[in-house]
Amino acid sequence: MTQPTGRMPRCFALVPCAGVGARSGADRPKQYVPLGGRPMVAHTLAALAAVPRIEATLVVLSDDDALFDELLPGWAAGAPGRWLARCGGATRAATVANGLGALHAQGVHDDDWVLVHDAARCLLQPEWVERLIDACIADPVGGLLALPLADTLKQADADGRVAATVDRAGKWAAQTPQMFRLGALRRALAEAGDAVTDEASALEAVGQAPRLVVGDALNFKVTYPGDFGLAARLLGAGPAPAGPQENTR
Ligand SMILES: Nc1ccn([C@@H]2O[C@H](COP(=O)(O)OP(=O)(O)OP(=O)(O)O)[C@@H](O)[C@H]2O)c(=O)n1
Ligand SMILES: C[C@](O)(CO)[C@H](O)COP(=O)(O)O
Repeated sequence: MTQPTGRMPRCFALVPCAGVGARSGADRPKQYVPLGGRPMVAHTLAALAAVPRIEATLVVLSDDDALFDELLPGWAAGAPGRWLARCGGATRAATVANGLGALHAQGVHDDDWVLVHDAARCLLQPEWVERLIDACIADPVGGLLALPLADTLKQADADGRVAATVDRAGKWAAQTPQMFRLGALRRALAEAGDAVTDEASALEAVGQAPRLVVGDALNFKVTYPGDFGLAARLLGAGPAPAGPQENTR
């Protein structure tokens, strides 16, 4: 656990933006597909920029990325607290681990909070981020936005038939942002390795229990071809209604 240092820990965002979007069927990495007249990642960054408690946002690109600068020209120079690092890895976990190193090099302290948010969750609303920060800022571990499962959960067999129905009680679908202390997250990812699919899994692997904070169904990750149309329609519809979803489970 991080020891108190006497200074107020600050909040930073880290946006992994180095994926190829293989499942999306798009003609470019999905974070650059235009939605409502702007590349997907521009929506994501605008939501994070509207959270006053986030002091700076680091976007982590792959080293051969040419699209970010083309589609968001001058983004990093456009306002204070906008950082770019071209140190994406082969997996999301590697991208995040490399980005944490870049944050450390920027002077972010081990006890500062880092909110890791997928570039591909472009429907993010600032109030959901505020809710996460409120719930985690005094927490010894940190936590993540997530939603209790609403659907019945099936285990598939190799033929695409139902092998079993899995008990959904107590099961949540993890979203982002996921908010942990820089030092603790770096150590956890170093120990857990590249196979973990989210930051909370790395903390769990070292024996911690991240806090679950109710997210929002609209905070979905654009993953498959049909997700683009849904995201575009929702972005065109304006901001989502404020307030947490009621968790009745
Ligand atoms: N090596 C990687 C893989 C993913 N990501 C980022 O992690 C987020 C969530 O990952 P995912 O939805 O899986 O994106 P992709 O890996 O691009 O998609 P796919 O798995 O379909 O290839 C995305 O913002 C993606 O850009 C990343 O920065 N570095
Ligand atoms: C981090 C994440 O978005 C939480 O649901 C998810 O685990 C990313 O998984 P992916 O396989 O990289 O899309």
